[in-house]
Order: sequence, then structure tokens, then C-alpha cells
Amino acid sequence: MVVSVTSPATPLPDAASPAASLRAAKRIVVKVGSSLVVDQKAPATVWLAGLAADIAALRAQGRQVVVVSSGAVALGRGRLGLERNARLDEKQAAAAVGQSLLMQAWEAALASASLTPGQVLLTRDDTERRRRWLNGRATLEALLKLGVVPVVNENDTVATEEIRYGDNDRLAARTAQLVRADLLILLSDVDGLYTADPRRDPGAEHLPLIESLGPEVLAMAGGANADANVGTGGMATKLEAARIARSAGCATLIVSGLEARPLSAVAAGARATLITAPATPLQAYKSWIAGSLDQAGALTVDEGAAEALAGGRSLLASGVKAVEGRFDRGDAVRVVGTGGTVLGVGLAAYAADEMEKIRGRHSGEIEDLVGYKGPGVAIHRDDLVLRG
Ligand SMILES: Nc1ncnc2c1ncn2[C@@H]1O[C@H](COP(=O)(O)OP(=O)(O)O)[C@@H](O)[C@H]1O
Ligand SMILES: N[C@@H](CCC(=O)OP(=O)(O)O)C(=O)O
Repeated sequence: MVVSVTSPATPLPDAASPAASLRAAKRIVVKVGSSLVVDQKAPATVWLAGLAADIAALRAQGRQVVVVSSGAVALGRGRLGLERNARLDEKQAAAAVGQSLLMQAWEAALASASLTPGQVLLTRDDTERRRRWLNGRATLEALLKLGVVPVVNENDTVATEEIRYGDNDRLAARTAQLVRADLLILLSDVDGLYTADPRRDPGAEHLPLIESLGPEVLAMAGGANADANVGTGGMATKLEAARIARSAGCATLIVSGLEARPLSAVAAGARATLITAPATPLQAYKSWIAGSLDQAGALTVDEGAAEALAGGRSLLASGVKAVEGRFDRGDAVRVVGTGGTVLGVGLAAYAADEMEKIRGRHSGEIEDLVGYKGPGVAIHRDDLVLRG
């Protein structure tokens, strides 16, 4: 059964099945919940090693993988002997203890597949404030370039958003948005979305393909989740995660994590639910930049730079003639031609005071002028949207 409720998207024909979407993906975020990572208060080492082998297989095919892993609270609670219904601050303390146990488990699992993990702790602010967002993105890009498998969790010491609800699904979606992943895989204890909660309704039908997330689809999970235990995410948070990912041009796969090699199983045709995205991550990102209403300043560029931009290049500091306004790294700024015409909007790679220092100068001089080795361009071409 295919659900396509409002304005059907047109997925690439090759991306219309779970296995094909996995084959087509270049950058994948895999979210693993506590119930899979932790078994009887200890890390599920054998299962983690199986998943690590799957990740290694994807990477051998040239795909990049970011893991979002829960389990810190559950592991820490086990070590500290805390009850399941511990106070919020006690859960945060448990996360502080459990996070290092969690990373030890990932270190061992990934090492068995000759891979190296890198711990990344994020909060919602980190993915919403542009400057922190740019910093987070740069770190994750650097980790991926270095061949590391980033293992992301919420920074539970300073944020409680996910542990309050006991779910990392939205964090996984925001991570997918941050790294511009084209596929978000949510490993669950169920092999996808059904027309109703299959635990309660034996007649519930499995949905392999969702092409739009209208209220009819959300209601399938919402209703079932309403009478589920308070504090569990259920399918509602998975669909909320899929909505966030979708708006960032990232498709979502809801997959059973109960298999020993869950990603190999999907590649081999195991049942799962694919929620398609109507655009690519770069298209979605660019329309988000184009929609930035709060442009904090402007860069006036010379004619050579205007031509280079029209040819799809990044804006070099040497082509910037004037800097206007007060903006930070990552803020949206207007790009203006010598005649005063607005050529487009982009995210500044340097703050206004740095931009003032580097304007008109060669790229090789930038590091000395600002005092650190930064992006080296005024606006990167991926962060730039031209008008017209
Ligand atoms: N429409 C639905 N289709 C599938 N599962 C559903 C649906 N509605 C509620 N659920 C419940 O959601 C559960 C999965 O959510 P959750 O327990 O949060 O998973 P995880 O621990 O994998 O994050 C399923 O086991 C199922 O009982
Ligand atoms: N940051 C928390 C995640 C909260 C949580 O339990 O998430 P999940 O297992 O995805 O429902 C942890 O590591 O325990």
C-alpha cells in the first residue's frame, strides 16, 4: 500500500524502495535507540558489532555514515543503581556516567570493523543558532573527511529536551539536516509504519512507501501513541523526525533493528518504510537560505566577482569591495553588485569585522589577517543563492 495524500512528490524511480534508497544514498545518518544499544543494563556488544560491520560495508561502497546513539542514561542508571523513574537531574547525572560507557561500547564495536568513532554531543541550540550550527557542521565534515564515524548524542548535561521525552529521533533528524544527509535511518523495534499500532491492532497494515506526511499519516501514529506509555516516543516522534528530515531534502527509512545485521537486511530487501523527500538536501538548504528574511548586512562585490558568482563559483575575499552592517559568521548577508543591484543572498563565512580586514585581499593572506585557518572564502558557493 502506498500512501500519497497531498501533493504527491516525485521520487526518483530508483529511490522508491527501501533497498534502492539505501543504494542511492551518499550520506546516511543511522539512529539507534537505547532499547537496541542496551541489553540488561549492559551494552549489546554482539549486536553493536553487527551494526558496525554493516556500517563498514556501507563505507566500503563509498557512503559516509553518521551514527546518532542513545543509551547513555540507561547505561549510567545501571552503573549507579538508579530506578527507571529517576528525577530529571538524576537522569542527567546517569547520562554523564553512561556516555563514557556508551562510547567505550561504540569504540569496541567500530574497532572490530576497523573504524574509529568520534564523540559529538549536541543540543538543539547547536543546530538552530547559525554560528554554532556552522561550527558543528564544520566539525562533522572534518570528521567524515578524516574517515571517522561520528557518534552523536544529546549533550544531556545542559539539555533535557530528548531525555524528558526519552527519545533521540528529532536529534537524529536535526543531525541529518546539519550534515545534509540524503538518508536518515531510524532503527526501531518494528519494521516500519503501520496503519495503526501493530501491537494493539492485529489488522494493522504495513506501509512500505510514504510520499507525503499529511494529517492522515500522522494520525496513524498519533492515535496509537496517545495511549502508549507517557515518555516513550513511539511512531509519533519518528514521523516528526521524518518531517524535519523531509523539509531538509532527506528521505527517512524506518527499519527493524531486531535483525543481527539490520542494514544488510534492508539492502537485501527486508520490509521497512521509506518516507521520500521532494528535493535534494542542497536544494532544500538553498531554499532555506533564499528565505532568510533577517539579512544582517551586505557585501558589495566587483564585476569580476559578479561574473564568477554567475558561473557558480564561491565569493572570494579579493572580489569584496565593501562591507556593510554588523553580522556574525553564518549570518545571511546580501551580495550587491557595483551598481547597487542585489545579486543574491549568502551565509557569511567570516564576521563583519573580519570581512572588513580581508576584503580585497588574496585568499592566501586571510589566515594571517584573521589569526586562524578558516574557510578561506567570503561566501562558499553552497551557501550562496543568486537572484533570478
Ligand atoms: N502506526 C504505527 N506503526 C508502527 N508502530 C507503531 C505505530 N503506532 C505506534 N507504534 C509503536 O511504536 C513502537 C516503536 O517506537 P519506540 O518504542 O519509540 O521505538 P524505539 O525504541 O525503536 O525508538 C512500536 O513498537 C509500536 O508499538
Ligand atoms: N540522550 C539520551 C537519549 C534518550 C533516549 O532514551 O532516546 P531513545 O532511546 O532514542 O528513545 C541517552 O543517551 O540516554
